[in-house]
Amino acid sequence: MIFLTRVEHFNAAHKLYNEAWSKEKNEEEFGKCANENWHGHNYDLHVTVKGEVSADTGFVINASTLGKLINKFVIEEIDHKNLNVDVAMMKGKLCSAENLAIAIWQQLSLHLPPGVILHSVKLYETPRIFVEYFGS
Ligand SMILES: Nc1nc2c(c(=O)[nH]1)N=C([C@H](O)[C@H](O)COP(=O)(O)OP(=O)(O)OP(=O)(O)O)CN2
Repeated sequence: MIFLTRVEHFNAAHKLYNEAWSKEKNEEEFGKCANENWHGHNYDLHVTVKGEVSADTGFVINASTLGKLINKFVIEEIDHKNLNVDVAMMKGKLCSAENLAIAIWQQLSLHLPPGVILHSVKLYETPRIFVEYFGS
């Protein structure tokens, strides 16, 4: 078993806002991240898969193929979008890094080829804040 990581990048706008709460409570919990006119991040996404090395290719999966899958099923859905408004996988969810990483996992795990297992989704919201999800 060996692990392969592909790093991708996207930009997105969001706000952290719980619609069940008052404006004041949102501002108290989320501070400037609750700004109703949104703010943006340059996200870095690290996707790690695992599997056996093919005797024919020396690969778990061609890293280029993995990049194309991440782009098709994740990046194209969220890059330069507003996570709260435009992105189906985030509909009805609080747009935290945690929930976005889980949504990316759920999206990507459906589209990996047989024998290629999703190990982790690590998402950097800022250079100082990142989350890592292992599927449970
Ligand atoms: N557990 C989480 N905490 C926070 C998240 C998150 O997704 N999960 N997100 C945010 C905001 O989106 C915020 O924009 C993060 O950026 P920033 O304001 O730069 O965060 P810092 O805490 O590093 O800001 P400082 O002003 O330097 O303290 C917040 N929290």
